[in-house]
Amino acid sequence: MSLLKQTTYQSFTETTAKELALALNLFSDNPELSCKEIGDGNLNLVFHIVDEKNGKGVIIKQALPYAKVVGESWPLTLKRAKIEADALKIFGSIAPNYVPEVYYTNDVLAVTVMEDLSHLLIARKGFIKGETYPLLSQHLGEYLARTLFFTSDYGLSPSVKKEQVQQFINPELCKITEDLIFTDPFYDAETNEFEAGLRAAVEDLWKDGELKFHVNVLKKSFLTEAEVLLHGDLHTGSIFADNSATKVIDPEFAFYGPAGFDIGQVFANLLFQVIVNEQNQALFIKHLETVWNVFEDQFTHLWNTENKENLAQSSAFLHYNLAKFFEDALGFAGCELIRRTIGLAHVADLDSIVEEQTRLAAKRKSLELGGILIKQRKEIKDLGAFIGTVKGVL
Ligand SMILES: Nc1ncnc2c1ncn2[C@@H]1O[C@H](COP(=O)(O)OP(=O)(O)O)[C@@H](O)[C@H]1O
Ligand SMILES: CSC[C@H]1O[C@H](OP(=O)(O)O)[C@H](O)[C@@H]1O
Repeated sequence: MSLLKQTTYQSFTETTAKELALALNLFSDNPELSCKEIGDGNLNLVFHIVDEKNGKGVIIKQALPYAKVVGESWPLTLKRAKIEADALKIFGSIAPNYVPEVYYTNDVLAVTVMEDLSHLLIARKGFIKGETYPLLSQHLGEYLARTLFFTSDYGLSPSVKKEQVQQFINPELCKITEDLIFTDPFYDAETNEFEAGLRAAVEDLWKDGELKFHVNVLKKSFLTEAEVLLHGDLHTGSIFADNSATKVIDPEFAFYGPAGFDIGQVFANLLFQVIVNEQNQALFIKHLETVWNVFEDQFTHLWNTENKENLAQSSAFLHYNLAKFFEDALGFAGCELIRRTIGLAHVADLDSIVEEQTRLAAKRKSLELGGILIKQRKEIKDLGAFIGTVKGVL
């Protein structure tokens, strides 16, 4: 039976992924297709299919019924493929410059076929090689402003927004974030992973009642505040870039949550480079500033020109919202800094540092800065205070 008509799930091999690409007629006549599984993320299969005649490629991403990084002992819903495909389509319609085109989706096979972005590089990998991507922060500021405004109650009508809230109910993927970002790193959980040289700093963190209070407040916001459609996992491993383009992939954690969460993930993942990349530190600090400045400018413009809610068109209410997003973003960034240092899913920015004392020093800074951002987010009122706080830890 044709794969397109399949009524039950089967996981793909390189051969069956190629068959699907052929059945979809995405290539010119008689293509000579090659296929390689290139997934390096924690969860899914990703097949890169290329017509060797002309170099044209497509990507077939398929969810497995479990988390790839752990194996079959961690079952995971296939519905995440539909969430990801639907989110790519919505974000693509709102911010087309920054999202790969989706060519085909199949909910039974848990498959999304999309634009091949292999001419770009995953930003985290590029940073580690010494790239700085001058336009990245301007693009991310615009992406954030557009996606967070146009999916809010002020960019959509509240009734359409409520339908989207329903469409993006994503309990299993949210549970991963609730556990891995907001819970496990803050006690002696089995999922945590950290090197022996960090134990004293980690035990201090576990004993810090004030920190845990604030993490509970942030977790409550993540659990309860359906402000906007979030990407939900907006780290630099989910961003392709070169010196002129930026594309955001992998929104399988999408759900309606607090706007500051996506902004905070971007802040934290740029902060890893601020911490580890002495040579380009000033450029990454500038990236942080630009993300926020562009986000604030463009969100303000959209608020003033595209607002569906007449009563909301007041500068005091706009500033109330921006101040809330900023404060939340600092707190969420702090949680991301900590979980990527001692939790289950690490980042290569820190782990690839070969020299042990340099690596431990960077990880201690990440933990310290994370704690400060979580506990002092209300006092860090603006960008200047944020950058001052960051510099105080370097
Ligand atoms: N559209 C794409 N074009 C080219 N490569 C891609 C594309 N999407 C994913 N990849 C490759 O597959 C890897 C894993 O993709 P990702 O969506 O992050 O998977 P996971 O959901 O498992 O984290 C990426 O790091 C990238 O190398
Ligand atoms: C077992 S999931 C851990 C971690 O992986 C996800 O990232 P990605 O899919 O981009 O590899 C997400 O950040 C989860 O917290």
